[in-house]
Amino acid sequence: MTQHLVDPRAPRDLTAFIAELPKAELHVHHVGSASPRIVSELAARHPDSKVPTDPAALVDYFTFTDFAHFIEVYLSVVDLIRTPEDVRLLTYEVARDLARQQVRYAELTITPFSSTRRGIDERAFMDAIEDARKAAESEFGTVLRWCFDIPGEAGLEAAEETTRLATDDRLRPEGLVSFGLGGPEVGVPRPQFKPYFDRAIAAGLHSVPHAGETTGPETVWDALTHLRAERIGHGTSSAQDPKLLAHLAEHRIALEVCPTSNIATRAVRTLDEHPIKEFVEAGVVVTINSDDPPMFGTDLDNEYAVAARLLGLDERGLAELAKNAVEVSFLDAAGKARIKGEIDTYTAGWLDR
Ligand SMILES: O=C(O)c1cccc(C(=O)CC[C@H]2O[C@@H](n3cnc4c(=O)[nH]cnc43)[C@H](O)[C@@H]2O)c1
Ligand SMILES: [Zn+2]
Repeated sequence: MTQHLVDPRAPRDLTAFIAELPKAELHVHHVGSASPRIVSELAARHPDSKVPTDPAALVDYFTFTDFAHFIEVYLSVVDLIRTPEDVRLLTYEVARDLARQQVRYAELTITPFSSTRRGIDERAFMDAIEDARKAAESEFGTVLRWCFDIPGEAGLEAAEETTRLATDDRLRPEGLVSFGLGGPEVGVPRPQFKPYFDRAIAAGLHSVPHAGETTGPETVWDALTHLRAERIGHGTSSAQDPKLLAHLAEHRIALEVCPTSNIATRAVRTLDEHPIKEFVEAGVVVTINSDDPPMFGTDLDNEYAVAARLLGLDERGLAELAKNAVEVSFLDAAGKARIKGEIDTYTAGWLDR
């Protein structure tokens, strides 16, 4: 919501190109995607909350002093989601915002533990997200898939509950494709989650933990070694370790880069210091994502504009970035071919104007 984070230096013509470019979003959080309108509506329903009811006041509320402050604010918004109908509405509105940006496919990170521990019935929770997923696909043409993440700081109880919800055949939603680990990294060692990731992977889920967002490259190594990560959420500190960069490149383990998020949570000081260019130069597959867009005053289009500036990309370069995301997504082969074809057709048409 911190509007000043929107990059004013994106060239106008690329902004127009990006706006209509078909895209995939691989790293975006469910609650962190609630629009100011939805957040203020929910806050008005719950006067006991400290979340502002005036959307304009959210700009200040969503200005973070550090990562811990971000998580504290994030949890105050989580506290506003109290019924299955809140969950359904939030999910549907998030899909509408994605569709407006020509997002054809999104993997949305959901933290079911946060909802079930706040008293939302687990069956009703699954039905709510699935109902919204199906409505989004038929009404907006946006395909949604879920990543269920463990809120690491909540400990092994949260890990057990998340794993149960993700692997119990009677509960597991049809749209679930992957298993993650989020929240603070400091004091939350990745190896302790190995048994839970082992169970999720055995149940057919892909491994996509956050790592190297707020700690060093050793956390990324831990995510690879112990959690068998197939993609890394953020992975920012990988730039400090050339061997790690070479490993990520060789094994095509993509980084889900979220530049504006890293500035908003103060994980990186300025956009110009963001290591995205080092990743690309090392041959690492980079995808561009928005993380918690309204909280960070951004959206996926703005993240592509930021990437264009930091990487010096033109339309073809942006189309390649968009195709990277499709390629390393967990969509089926036919779906990937369809969206990549759309990207190529759109780009060729734009350049032929
Ligand atoms: O729900 C609870 O009761 C609870 C108790 C203790 C700790 C937690 C969390 O740590 C929740 C964190 C939550 O944050 C999400 N998130 C959103 N954006 C990011 C990000 O950029 N980096 C890491 N985590 C992020 C994540 O999905 C976690 O579930 C909750
Ligand atoms: Zn994230």
